[in-house]
Amino acid sequence: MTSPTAQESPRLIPVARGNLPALGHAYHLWRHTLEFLDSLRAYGGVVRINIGTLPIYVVTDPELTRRVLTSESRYFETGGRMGDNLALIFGSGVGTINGEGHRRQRRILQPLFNRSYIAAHTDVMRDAVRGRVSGWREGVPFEAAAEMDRVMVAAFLTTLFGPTLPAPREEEFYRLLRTLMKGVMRKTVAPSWANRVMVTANREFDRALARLRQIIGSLIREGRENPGAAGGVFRAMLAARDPDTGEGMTDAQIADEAVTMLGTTGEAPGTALAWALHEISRNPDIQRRVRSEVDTVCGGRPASSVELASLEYTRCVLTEVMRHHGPGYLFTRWTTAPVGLGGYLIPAHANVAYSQYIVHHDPAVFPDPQRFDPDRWLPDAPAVPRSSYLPFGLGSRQCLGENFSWTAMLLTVAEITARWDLHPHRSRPVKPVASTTVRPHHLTITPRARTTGPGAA
Ligand code: HEM
Repeated sequence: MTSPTAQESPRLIPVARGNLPALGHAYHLWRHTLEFLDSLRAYGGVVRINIGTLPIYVVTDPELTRRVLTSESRYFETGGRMGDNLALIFGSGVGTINGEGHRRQRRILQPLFNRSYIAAHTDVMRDAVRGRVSGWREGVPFEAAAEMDRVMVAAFLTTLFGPTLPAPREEEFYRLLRTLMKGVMRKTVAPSWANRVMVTANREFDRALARLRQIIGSLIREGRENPGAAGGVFRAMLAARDPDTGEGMTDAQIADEAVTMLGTTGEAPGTALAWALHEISRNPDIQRRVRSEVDTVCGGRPASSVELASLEYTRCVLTEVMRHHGPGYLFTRWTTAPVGLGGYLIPAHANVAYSQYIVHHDPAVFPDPQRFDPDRWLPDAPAVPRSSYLPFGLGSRQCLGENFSWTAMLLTVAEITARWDLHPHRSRPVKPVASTTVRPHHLTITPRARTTGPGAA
């Protein structure tokens, strides 16, 4: 099967400058991630980089990215070295399988993450968020990325397993996910020789993964033996059926899906929220507008899904966070055939990558792309083409956790700004550092209790 456009006479795919012996472009990608990604747009719609000796074709043009993810997605599956390595970690979860198996898992899982299903979990999620945020102490700074990871993991565990997970187990989940998140990019993308020398880190990673699977295995057994004991989305997963065939998921399948979901929750939503706190704390006008909207809409009451839907400006702030600081920056595909794309011919069985960062900082779509400006998203601002905004991907592999993430992020910002004024703690400049996501390094925030407003102490 060759793509129809593969017949066109192809242009030569350029190779990015800075290809180092043995490392390829890996050094630039890890050490200067965002600058390096930004530089790739200058080569045209597709550019080749090398990770070690592995070639990766990076699609830089928003329209070509849309084609890879939607209209031509049948030529771009998950797989290749990165996809196969992910499958070794996450098993046959929805994020690592293709074809009918993937469509089946989406049919089963998507209804459990749709807007109304997630809205029904807003109250338990809010209580989990409030439990952590109300424990902050006046004037005591916190490391934002780590704290927001904890808040988001607590919110997701409550959504997934219900509100009765014991505190030590929640703590253990958090620690295991941190170990996994630290290693996942290395295990999937770094050259294999680099992985072989990291013996201790690999051992810790493998132990954390085995323990996570052990806990999930026991939760599945308990849920099967006593269906009333399981809560949240997990109970629905145990009972879910493929609407086309009426078949449910096996225990092994549920375990792989749970590991996949916990893995994706371990860092991305917390990273996004940490960037949100960064922008809110250092932009007094944005903080004032968010706070004033939260006060007006929520009036000191706990926010429900109805109030969240009215937080228009706060949503613009988070939408801009997901554009400018979107945690995902490079996702890969594997070509099933030679594919013509924008006049280039990409060979069969090649690694292809797309990048939210590149699309979201394209000056042709977002004027002055490095400026953080929530007003870009106000209802009367010029419309952005749907395919140029893709923090959660596009097409058949679009993120399953998108509704959860928006709800949890809005809730958290509403809970925080109702009680606390946020101040940047300027000990060192905040630096974006790429690992599994692009994280804010050295981001410390000082909370001060609000003395006025409906949520003030
Ligand atoms: C701010 C938070 C998040 C961001 C930015 C994010 C981003 C993404 C992106 C970009 C993709 C598509 C990857 C691709 O094209 O290969 C994706 C897929 C996925 N995400 Fe998320 N995600 C977030 C949170 C979550 C959460 C909380 C869950 C938990 C359910 C989740 C579960 C998944 C799954 C299962 C997939 C694979 C879908 C498939 O292949 O069919 N994500 N995510």
